[in-house]
Amino acid sequence: MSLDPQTLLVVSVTNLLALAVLLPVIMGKRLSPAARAARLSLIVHAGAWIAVILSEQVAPDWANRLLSTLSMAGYGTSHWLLFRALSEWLGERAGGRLLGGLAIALPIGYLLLFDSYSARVGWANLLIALQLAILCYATLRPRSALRGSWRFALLTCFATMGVLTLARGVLGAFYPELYPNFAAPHPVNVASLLVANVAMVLANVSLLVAWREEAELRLEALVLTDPLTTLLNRRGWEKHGERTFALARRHNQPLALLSFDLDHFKAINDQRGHEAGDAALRLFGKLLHSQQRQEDVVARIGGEEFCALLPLAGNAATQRYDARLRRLLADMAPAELGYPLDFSTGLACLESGDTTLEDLRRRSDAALYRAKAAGRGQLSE
Ligand SMILES: Nc1nc2c(ncn2[C@@H]2O[C@H](COP(=O)(O)OP(=O)(O)OP(=O)(O)O)[C@@H](O)[C@H]2O)c(=O)[nH]1
Repeated sequence: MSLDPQTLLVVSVTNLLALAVLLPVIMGKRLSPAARAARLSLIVHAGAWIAVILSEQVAPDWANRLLSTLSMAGYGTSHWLLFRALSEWLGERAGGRLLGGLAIALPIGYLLLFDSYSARVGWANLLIALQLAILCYATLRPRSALRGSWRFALLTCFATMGVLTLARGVLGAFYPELYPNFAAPHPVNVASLLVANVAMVLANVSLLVAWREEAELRLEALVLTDPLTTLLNRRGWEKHGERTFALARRHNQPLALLSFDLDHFKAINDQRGHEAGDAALRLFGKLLHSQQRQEDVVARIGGEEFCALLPLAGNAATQRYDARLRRLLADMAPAELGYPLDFSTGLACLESGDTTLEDLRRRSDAALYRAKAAGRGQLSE
């Protein structure tokens, strides 16, 4: 069996074109920015390969220069788009500016060095290999919420392609007689084209899996979120609250639970309508959001009942937190709703007898009941 580069090249481009045409159809129009960037990267990559093949076929020198420079711009841009997709999926990544700079320098340097085959091939492959190295690092660090094994498949693609691209650059720069053109039958070139084929399929499968994982996470967030206030709902409260509770108990750390209930809320609904009731709930939710620290668990448990679980907060700090909320609501409600709004609070701090979050909640609910009985608009312990 012999593998000739020309055939491998045609197979690669056919595969890439099929994916570039099929993926937009399969993925549809409503895409996240990450999925859109990944898909565009594939299309630009396909364009770059076509430009390379055409550049080998055209006779005029200017057309050859133009097409091969365009293909370099395409490779650089498609890697930059992949980086954008990874940054969206995995969070802020290092090296974006450098990778973008390489995407710009790649075609410019290639055009300037065009008259020297060794220089332009060395330059282009070195810069592409650098881009792939940055992409390798971006799939791994820092860790992120998306934890799928697709990242390791992608890393394998970037790493193998990076090494082979570098090897091709060394051949072109220092041994041009062994690698006189893109379809040269040198083993490194044959291996590069073969791996490019596999990597292309593997990378695209990985990106599709990333897209699915993103959708799963979004769905999970929706299931745990109250749509009116965008705070956690009861399910979210149980999931995050129980974890925070277990952590505080294990490390014997302070933990405070505040149960809030808007006062005379039924009267707002009855006298001003359900829409006005919703606006009041939204305002209180906004207020809780504005005071939330990263480690706090804040939720709308149901109707006009809210809970805030504050790790490392002692009794005095929690009372100050409640007073601050009360002051802010007193200022904001007349301005934003057109009438005053108040709430009652029950406070319970973690004690050794609390073995579950529900134990703590029962005590804060009892305290809330006392606050209501004592005339509302106040905090009880
Ligand atoms: N607008 C609106 N109203 C809701 C929502 N969920 C529950 N409610 C209403 O909230 C009201 C709660 O009434 P009550 O439990 O009597 O409480 P309250 O009037 O605040 O009385 P106190 O708590 O004793 O001050 C009911 O009328 C519910 O219909 C919601 O999502 N939107």
